[in-house]
Amino acid sequence: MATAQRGVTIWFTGLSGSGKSTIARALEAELRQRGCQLEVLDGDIVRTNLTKGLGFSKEDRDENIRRIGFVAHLLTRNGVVVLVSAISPYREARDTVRDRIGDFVEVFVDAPLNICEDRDVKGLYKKARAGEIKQFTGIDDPYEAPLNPEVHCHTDQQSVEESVAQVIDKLEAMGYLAAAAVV
Ligand SMILES: Nc1ncnc2c1ncn2[C@@H]1O[C@H](COP(=O)(O)OS(=O)(=O)O)[C@@H](OP(=O)(O)O)[C@H]1O
Ligand SMILES: Nc1ncnc2c1ncn2[C@@H]1O[C@H](COP(=O)(O)OP(=O)(O)O)[C@@H](O)[C@H]1O
Repeated sequence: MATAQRGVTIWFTGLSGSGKSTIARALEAELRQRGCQLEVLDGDIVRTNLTKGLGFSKEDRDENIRRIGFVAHLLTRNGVVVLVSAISPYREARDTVRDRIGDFVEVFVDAPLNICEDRDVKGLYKKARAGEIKQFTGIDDPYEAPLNPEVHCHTDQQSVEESVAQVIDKLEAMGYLAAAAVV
């Protein structure tokens, strides 16, 4: 009989443009190749579906994270590997979902604000600097960095592939993935 896959939530947190979605997508491809059953809950997609209507006040962000955490928990306890990508700027909200889910790997996707701003993938930093968007994380809204994440990726200093390898190594070390066979 095949061994059941252990569920786990891999939670990517970091500033807008730090690389959460990029790393999550690359990790998704790698895990699918290994035959993992997985689900991706990406910030933007979640916000147009599960948490449509919520804004960016602390209260709304916390509610956003609570709902994502709820779904991630359901999936995780049924053996799914869940990739969550959300700024999730408040430590307390992240720690609450960590406690609830249990099988939880926090990945701090870390790049200095000026690098994220230079990347400005969606042009939102420019708008935030111009005052067209309020409560923008890192500009006029807080980001509380994780104190003890399972994985810390410095995306201004390492490639996407290196970040993916770092997460895979941690998943293997924690017993969520069998180490790939060396041929
Ligand atoms: N005020 C403000 N602050 C931060 N981000 C903003 C804001 N307004 C819109 N956006 C866009 O929304 C994406 C962040 O949504 P999240 O659900 O990840 O945010 S949170 O976890 O609830 O804080 C974020 O996506 P990413 O760039 O992928 O992080 C932005 O594109
Ligand atoms: N080492 C790196 N790791 C991750 N992303 C990187 C890296 N170097 C450059 N980038 C780029 O930075 C941008 C990050 O955007 P995205 O993944 O959407 O961030 P987030 O989901 O955190 O908002 C992408 O355009 C990506 O190609």
